[in-house]
Amino acid sequence: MYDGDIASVLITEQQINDKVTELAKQIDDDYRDVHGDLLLVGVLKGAVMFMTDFARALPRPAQLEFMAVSSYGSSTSSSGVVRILKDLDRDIADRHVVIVEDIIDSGLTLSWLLKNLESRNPASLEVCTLLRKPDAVQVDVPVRYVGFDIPNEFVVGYGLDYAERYRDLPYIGTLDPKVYTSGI
Ligand SMILES: O=P(O)(O)OC[C@H]1O[C@H](OP(=O)(O)OP(=O)(O)O)[C@H](O)[C@@H]1O
Ligand code: HPA
Ligand SMILES: [Mg+2]
Repeated sequence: MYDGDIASVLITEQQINDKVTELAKQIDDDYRDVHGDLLLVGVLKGAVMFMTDFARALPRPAQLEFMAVSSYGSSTSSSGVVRILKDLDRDIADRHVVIVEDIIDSGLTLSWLLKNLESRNPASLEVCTLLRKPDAVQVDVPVRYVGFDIPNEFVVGYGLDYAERYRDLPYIGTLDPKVYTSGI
């Protein structure tokens, strides 16, 4: 699949599975005093694989909501402008909300999203991200749950795309630079 496009595998399918289970257990434990269903807000499209695996690994009931925002388009760097492509279908007031993200890179998407969701008055709001890059640590965004801190390289797979491709890979890898330069 995608012969020659992947330069290296950064995180294997097994490592992802183990981390998803670990994060789900940790969140289940941290929310033990919270009654009622958690509300997971997945950020489309990148978080879709993580969201569905995470929800199934979570030993307690959770409801799934999705938001679509985009700041990258077909580029490997953030435009800095976050657009809502699809908003939540429901009110999140008084709900215990966990934002489920695939990656925090510049942190721009998340810092915008946190402000946006906080203004809707949830009972609590936390972030669970599978991946985090070094730049994100500079931005003042409180992220309670992080799967992997990764180097500052553009990664694809397990939901993450380059120009809408590679989301369907079961692992996370880096792209061969020829992919950026040759065009698709
Ligand atoms: O921390 P940041 O620099 O803001 O980057 C992180 C965001 O960028 C990606 O989304 P993208 O805009 O590519 O949309 P997609 O999920 O549909 O691919 C990714 O899925 C995160 O949501
Ligand atoms: O490294 C990345 N890969 C794919 N999408 C992304 N969005 C922000 N950073 C990345
Ligand atoms: Mg993308």
